[in-house]
Amino acid sequence: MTLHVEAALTDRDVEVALDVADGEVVAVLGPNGAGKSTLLSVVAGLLRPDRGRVVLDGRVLFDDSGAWVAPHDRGVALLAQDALLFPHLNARDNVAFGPRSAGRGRAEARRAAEHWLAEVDAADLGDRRPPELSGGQAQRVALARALAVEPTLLLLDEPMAALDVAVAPALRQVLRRVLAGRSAVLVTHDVLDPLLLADRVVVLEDGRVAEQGPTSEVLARPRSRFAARIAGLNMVRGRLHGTAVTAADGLAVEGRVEEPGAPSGDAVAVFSPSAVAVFPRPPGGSPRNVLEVTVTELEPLGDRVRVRTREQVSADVTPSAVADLALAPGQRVCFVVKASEVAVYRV
Ligand SMILES: Nc1ncnc2c1ncn2[C@@H]1O[C@H](COP(=O)(O)OP(=O)(O)OP(=O)(O)O)[C@@H](O)[C@H]1O
Repeated sequence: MTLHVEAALTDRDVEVALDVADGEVVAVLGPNGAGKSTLLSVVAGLLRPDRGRVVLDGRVLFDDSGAWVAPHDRGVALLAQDALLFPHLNARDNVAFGPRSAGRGRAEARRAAEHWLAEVDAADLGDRRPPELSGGQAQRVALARALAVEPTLLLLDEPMAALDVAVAPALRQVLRRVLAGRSAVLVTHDVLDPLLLADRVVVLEDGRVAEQGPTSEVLARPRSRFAARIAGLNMVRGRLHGTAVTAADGLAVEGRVEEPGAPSGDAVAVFSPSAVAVFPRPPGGSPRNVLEVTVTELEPLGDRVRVRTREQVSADVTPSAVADLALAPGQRVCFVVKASEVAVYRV
């Protein structure tokens, strides 16, 4: 499977191009109104561009010579922010609807529905009707419904946006499992989604592609305003032991593990530079994280100064703190952050 999209929509001032390789998950990021939903709608066939070309797996879905494949014939499934389940059907029949429409027999469609419900950890929800499902449960059933049509390409439009922060991690974990090896385009606002779910990031700004590349590169060296803003978070990647993530260079950060699961494995600890306090030497008797780091750069950032370090973690402090601590490149200092301010995710 490969996807190639070029699309210009004059009245929306959107002109974008996107490629998705086989088995690749591409996260599309960008501020409100950047054109993310427009791009998904073009691929799904819900919107016809003024100019362009959409080719999925060698099949032209749209082009300037008049080619047009209807949405239901595209081999594309869209998971929106809201589950949009049929309210009069139970979860199993919602999921079986796609296979039934594709001509499968009742028993076979039911088996497919049971299979996909189990894949999204919703095997026990088959008999429930949508009003009896929580937001997170409904979204998992909607994901099963999208997968049950066995789409060539899965489109996800901010699938976690309408969920409570408390239930989003469970869906993210399911997505991580079902997206592995699949081709998908994931629209999101959330920095964790590309980090945990995507191979590549495309940043849209003002209807144009502002930058794109492998997730780790874009977040490590952001060139667009938007990527810089989200990439401002500290992320320590390493091995999880209990509630601590230890990086290859020995830096260890204790945090709140956001999802249930195995006590060890690869993980990332995420915390904001504004949650970090800077000390000249380790403060005594503190149960908090104390990270010994070497200052490499002091960058003015509005009314704060971002203290960057060789260990790739940053702290935002006031200019007076910079003066009090006489901070300068090359200096060894201690970054202190409460474990409660650090979110730990398995990757
Ligand atoms: N139905 C519509 N009719 C006309 N213009 C629209 C319509 N929907 C969106 N637009 C415009 O198209 C541009 C891209 O919007 P789009 O909804 O694709 O952005 P987005 O990145 O998905 O934003 P958000 O994060 O807010 O969902 C914006 O200028 C927007 O005002």
